[in-house]
Amino acid sequence: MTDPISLDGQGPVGVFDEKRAEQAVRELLIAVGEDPDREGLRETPGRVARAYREIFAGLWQKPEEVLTTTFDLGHDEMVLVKDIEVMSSCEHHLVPFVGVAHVGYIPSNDGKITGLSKLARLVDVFARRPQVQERLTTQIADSLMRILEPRGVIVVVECEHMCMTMRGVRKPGAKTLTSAVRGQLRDPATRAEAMSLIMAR
Ligand SMILES: Nc1nc2c(ncn2[C@@H]2O[C@H](COP(=O)(O)OP(=O)(O)OP(=O)(O)O)[C@@H](O)[C@H]2O)c(=O)[nH]1
Ligand SMILES: [Zn+2]
Repeated sequence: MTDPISLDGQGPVGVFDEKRAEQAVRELLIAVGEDPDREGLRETPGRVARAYREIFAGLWQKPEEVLTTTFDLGHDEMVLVKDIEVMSSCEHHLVPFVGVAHVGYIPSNDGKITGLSKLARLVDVFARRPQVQERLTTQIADSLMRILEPRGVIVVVECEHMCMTMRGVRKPGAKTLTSAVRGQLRDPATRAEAMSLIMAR
């Protein structure tokens, strides 16, 4: 495991303390009026702690680690991967928000291209953290710009937030769309072409 990194990837914020997470879940069960020592719940604090280790694994990953493979294909037109599954956690309520991300870029002049799966891995690095959808979207776009040095990037994320579905306002089906556009993709014609490809079903 690499060093833990902060939300902006700039420095350490701490380490995953499984014992502490387990104790906290036990306390939470007591706080809601449950008996953490009853048969069905005895193993739950440990399970939840291990689940959080997995759900927040992105806190210990850097985007540079997944964007390692690059090819020089000389392809200088847009590359777009659509409908990449997003499973993240809302940092306000610690419940899931789920949906899809569409990630596209126009390669650098020397045609530096990454593997298609690496774009999906990049989404996971930032999704597996306590997040808000806006920051998830800009982190994907900014890390692609920084590491791949493409001429442009577009990232569109569409998610349903369980904090709006299972509690609070209770509006199942409401979708939030966020976008981040960088470089040449800010040009209206190029951006419109990308958006029409993204929105085509
Ligand atoms: N902008 C943004 N807001 C989010 C995201 N996830 C959750 N939220 C919102 O964060 C807000 C938190 O509002 P608060 O008033 O502090 O919390 P709350 O009382 O639980 O709010 P309600 O959800 O309206 O009941 C809510 O409006 C959520 O819908 C996100 O990814 N981006
Ligand atoms: Zn929420």
